This record gives sequence, structure tokens and C-alpha cells, in this order.
Amino acid sequence: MMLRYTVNCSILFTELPLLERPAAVRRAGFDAVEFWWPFAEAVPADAEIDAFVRAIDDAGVQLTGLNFFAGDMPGGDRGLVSWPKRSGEFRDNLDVTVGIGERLGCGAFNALYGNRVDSAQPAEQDEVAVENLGLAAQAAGRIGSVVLVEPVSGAERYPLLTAADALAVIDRVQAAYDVPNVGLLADLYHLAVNGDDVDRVIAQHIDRIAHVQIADAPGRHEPGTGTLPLQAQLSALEAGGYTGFIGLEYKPSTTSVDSFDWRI
Ligand SMILES: O=C(O)C(=O)CO
Repeated sequence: MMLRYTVNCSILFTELPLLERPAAVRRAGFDAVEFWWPFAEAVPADAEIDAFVRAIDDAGVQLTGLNFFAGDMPGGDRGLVSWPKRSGEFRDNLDVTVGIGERLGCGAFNALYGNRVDSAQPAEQDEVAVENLGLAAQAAGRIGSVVLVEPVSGAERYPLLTAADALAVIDRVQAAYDVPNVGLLADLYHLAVNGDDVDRVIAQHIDRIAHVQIADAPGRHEPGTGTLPLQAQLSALEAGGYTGFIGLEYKPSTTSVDSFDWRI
């Protein structure tokens, strides 16, 4: 298989401090990494950003993907994009994220949509999301990068569960802002756990898939630890002409370095 893999350093190599993970990925034989937002704040100090950029540069790996600031992820937040009261923070974060991307040649930014909140109606949240995604796409477009919209599982109030949910949002953004650079993040684990028909999504929407991530289910561990037909789905992506990266976004069932044997 010619598929290219990128290692998600927010869920793999967590045995190590964050800044040591890119070098560990390189030692494990990979040349690409992706991260969830790696800082506590939407706008971190310049020194923190410099240290992050240096860790990736010095490791000799490519940053292929970075999540925008998504709130308190361990506390249950899953993005600020559709959260009216925190829209300002998302917008403050846009330039910082794209700035990091520009320094490292990062091609994709994941804009987690955000949970439903009690302080706003769903329709208002969806309006705000379209605006914020339009702005994000314009910012990413300035460096030739794409913004990703991702269906996610495991968060009770996250409204994008299936590929169709995310594609409907992308359609709205593209109609309102005429931005070509917004695409589906097809995380095959999240889609399967949410009951989507992953084979059909690949067959029907491969041209709208801008990034793929994988983990097996149940458990969200490496491929082969669960029951998902991931090898067949990766083959289908390759046969269908998908040339992007495959993000390894799983919790290793052993140590991270011992979790790569499933690759063909
Ligand atoms: O929150 C998650 O599970 C994600 O996949 C974020 O990108």
C-alpha cells in the first residue's frame, strides 16, 4: 500500500512530554505528525509557540494537521466554532493557528464544531458556525491550506455525528463564503461508532474527504484490536484515489512504539 501515515501526537506517545513526541515519532520510522491544539490557552505566549515549532523542526518531521483551540477537551468541550459566547476566542485563535501552520508548512486545520450549549438555540449556533468556518477557511486559504469539519463520537451534545451532518455544514459554508478549501475529516472510528455506513461514505464522498483518521472499535486502540474492517477501508480509499494522509489517532493498547505492527 502506498498510503502515507501521520501520527497524532495528542493521543499517541503520551508517555512522553509533548515536545519530545515528534522526535519519538521520527525514531519510530514516521516522517509526519498531527496534533490537537497543544496549548492551554487560545493565544499562548510566543515562547511557547516557538518551542513547539522548534520541537517539530528539530525532529525532522512534517506537521500535517493541527486542531484549532477547542476549549477544555478533557473537561468535555469539543470546539468553539458554534459557541456564540466563545466565538471571539475562536477568532483570536485563527491567526495563531494559521501562523504556526505557515511556519511549519501545515496543510490542514481541524475546526471541531462544538457541543450544543444551553445559552443559545441550535439555529443560532449553526449560524455562528458557518461564519466562523468561513473566516477559518479564508485564513487557511491564505497559506494554501484546508479547514476540516469532523463528525465525532463520545460527546453527548456534539451535533455532527455522521458524514452527512458534516457535509451539510460544509455545503452551507461554501454557499455563504465561496471557499473551496473546507473538507470532511473522515475519522473512520468516530463514524463507525456513530453508526454511519463507512463503506458507503468512502464510495460516495471520497472526493470530499480532505483527511482520514483511524482507530479500531471498540476501545479506540490500534487497528486489529477491535472489529472494524479498517484494512479493507484503507484499501478502498487507496483504490478510490485518496492521496492524503491517514492520521493514526488511536490510544495504543501497549506502548506507542509497539502499536504499529498492524501496518501492511
Ligand atoms: O475529540 C476527539 O476525539 C477528536 O478526534 C478530536 O480531533
